Amino acid sequence: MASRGPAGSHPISAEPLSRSIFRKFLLMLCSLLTALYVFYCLAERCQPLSGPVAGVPGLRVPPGPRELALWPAAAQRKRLLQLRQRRRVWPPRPREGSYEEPDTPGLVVGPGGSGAGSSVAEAPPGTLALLLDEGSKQLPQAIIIGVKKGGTRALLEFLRVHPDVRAVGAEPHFFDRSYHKGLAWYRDLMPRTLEGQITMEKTPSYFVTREAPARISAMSKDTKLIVVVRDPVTRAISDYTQTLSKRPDIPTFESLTFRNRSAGLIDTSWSAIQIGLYAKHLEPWLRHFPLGQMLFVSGERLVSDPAGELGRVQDFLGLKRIITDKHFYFNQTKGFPCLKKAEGSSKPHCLGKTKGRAHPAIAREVLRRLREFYRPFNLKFYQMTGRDFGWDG
Ligand SMILES: Nc1ncnc2c1ncn2[C@@H]1O[C@H](COP(=O)(O)OS(=O)(=O)O)[C@@H](OP(=O)(O)O)[C@H]1O
Repeated sequence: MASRGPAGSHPISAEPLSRSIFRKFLLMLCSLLTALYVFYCLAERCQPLSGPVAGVPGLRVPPGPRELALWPAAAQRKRLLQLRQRRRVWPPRPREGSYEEPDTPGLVVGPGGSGAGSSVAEAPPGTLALLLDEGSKQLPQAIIIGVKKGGTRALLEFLRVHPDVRAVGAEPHFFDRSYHKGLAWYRDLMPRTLEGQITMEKTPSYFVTREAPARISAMSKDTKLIVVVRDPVTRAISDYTQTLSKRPDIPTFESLTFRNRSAGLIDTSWSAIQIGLYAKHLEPWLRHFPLGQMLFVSGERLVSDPAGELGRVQDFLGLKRIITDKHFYFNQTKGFPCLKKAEGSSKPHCLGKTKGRAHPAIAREVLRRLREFYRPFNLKFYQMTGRDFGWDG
């Protein structure tokens, strides 16, 4: 009900009490919702600051230049390159490295999304300069050339945590299968790098490819070569397990191992056996590269002491020792070390299910015979490399 005021004036509001309380309640609710929204936005913008190379937990865009300004310089440069490359691609592409690891989570970046895309003008001068310099694609200065099933994926994934390492995720197979496509094609596969960053790739079949040493040397005599080696017997079983997972009808490991089982004659033409003759495969490499330009990583120690092996690799590559035991944790379910934060993510990351498969049980006598077969090759390999990998002790 409304009563009239003095002549010519508007009616005086005589709202019922309940309506005024309702309006106040609405006002409070709106304020509360606004506060919640502001709090939510702030929380999302703060999260990228939690780690240098890491992405954002639960957030679907990389951090912006303001956040990057607080990171160490090397991490900033790497992150900037990553986010610029991701923004260039729309619709989003899976994260590099997801080719073999389909369970690797990918970052999703929308066109003009928040983060860096929205605030180039706000960036501090140093960051702006970095944004203008987008880096360039370089031929790799270091390659993980082998060995198949040695632990090459683990090594590359771990190395990619380093802010000064940029690597192509998929195996390019340039020096064995695609050499005819030329170096320009190869270079184009590489991620962009800024000065001081190392470009890397891994293709484990290079180690056993006859032409690979001369071809890599023709690209650059200075290329650093990394070989992850693993007990050739376990490696052979791992190789067999991989084939078995794709073709379950293949003969048993035992029957493929022997040319004549009763005579104990090993079939060295079977690739699973052949690849483990490391001393033999190493010879042609040493005709093109000095030993000091090659690093042999123990596949076993990469599992038992990843930080220790990564320390050696970082030294070899002339990198600051940034990857340490703080980066790893042992995942009991997986049975392997995993990263606390993978490159481009703040989430723990284990390798996919194609890495660390359960091996079939192999007859004891077959294992004994294989160990006996490999022993002289292993000893020669220890001599050539100057490191006893402990497979025969
Ligand atoms: N951290 C971690 N997580 C999972 N797996 C690990 C890890 N470190 C080393 N390995 C071992 O890597 C083996 C696969 O080697 P590669 O990556 O060189 O295989 S491939 O040649 O690229 O197919 C793989 O072999 P299998 O165990 O036979 O699957 C693993 O034993």
